[in-house]
Amino acid sequence: MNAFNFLTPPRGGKPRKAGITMVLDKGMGLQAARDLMEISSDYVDFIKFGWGTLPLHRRDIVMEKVEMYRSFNVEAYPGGTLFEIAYINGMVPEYLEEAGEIGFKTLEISNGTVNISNDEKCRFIEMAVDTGFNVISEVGKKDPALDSQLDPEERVELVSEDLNAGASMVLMEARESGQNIGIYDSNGNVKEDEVNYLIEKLPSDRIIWEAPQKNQQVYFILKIGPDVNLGNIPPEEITALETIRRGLRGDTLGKVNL
Ligand SMILES: C=C(OP(=O)(O)O)C(=O)O
Ligand SMILES: O=S([O-])[O-]
Repeated sequence: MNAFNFLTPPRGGKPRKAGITMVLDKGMGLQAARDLMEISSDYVDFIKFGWGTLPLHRRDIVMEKVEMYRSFNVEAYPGGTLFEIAYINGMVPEYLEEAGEIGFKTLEISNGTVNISNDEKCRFIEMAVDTGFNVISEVGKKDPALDSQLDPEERVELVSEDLNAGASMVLMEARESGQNIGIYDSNGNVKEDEVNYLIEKLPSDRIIWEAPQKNQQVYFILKIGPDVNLGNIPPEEITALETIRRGLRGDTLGKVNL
């Protein structure tokens, strides 16, 4: 039983269909990650090994981490950038094989940095799904100058192409920083007009909003509700985010309904 459990409403448990939290792991050690899961795994659904961090870590430790996360019902997966690196090396089949051998069941397919047309990206989504992976795709560019050329109508179209190709969910790109990209301005503030349009047009249960900063998390929880899907959460913010979802922090106290 949790401490002071009578002071918080419950929230849907895992496996969740809504209120998904995706955390960014940029190289935590096995023990630190296990400690974190012991105290907060109930509040995490996916954990992404960020961008190209994986080839810098011992394979056996990565395998153990994937298994350890899964023992807490948390699915780990490699960042989309690693797929893009495999792509430019002409090694996507090898990438899929290694991912399977390491124990990943979910993959991220993106074209955030490397020039891959959305048609081609969709073929890789299909390929990964056919190979047996759950695919989360990502829409957006990591270079702010390129990303700003994507208007909201185009983003909606790209999301629907990815979903039609078999992606189970689509991430709205905001990188680790959450600044000057997608729906955030250079201070990390939400661009309301764009977000309103996207919220109206997109199937919210299939979207994960990357929201690394607290003000962004609060914004989406107040706007869409505590069951909004949020991603790129820093590991040290897992519990803090859950308090915001539950109205256990001043920003949302008395303002959320679970
Ligand atoms: C989160 C990032 O990359 P990826 O989605 O590839 O992990 C990033 O580069 O900030
Ligand atoms: O590399 S991804 O985040 O597009």
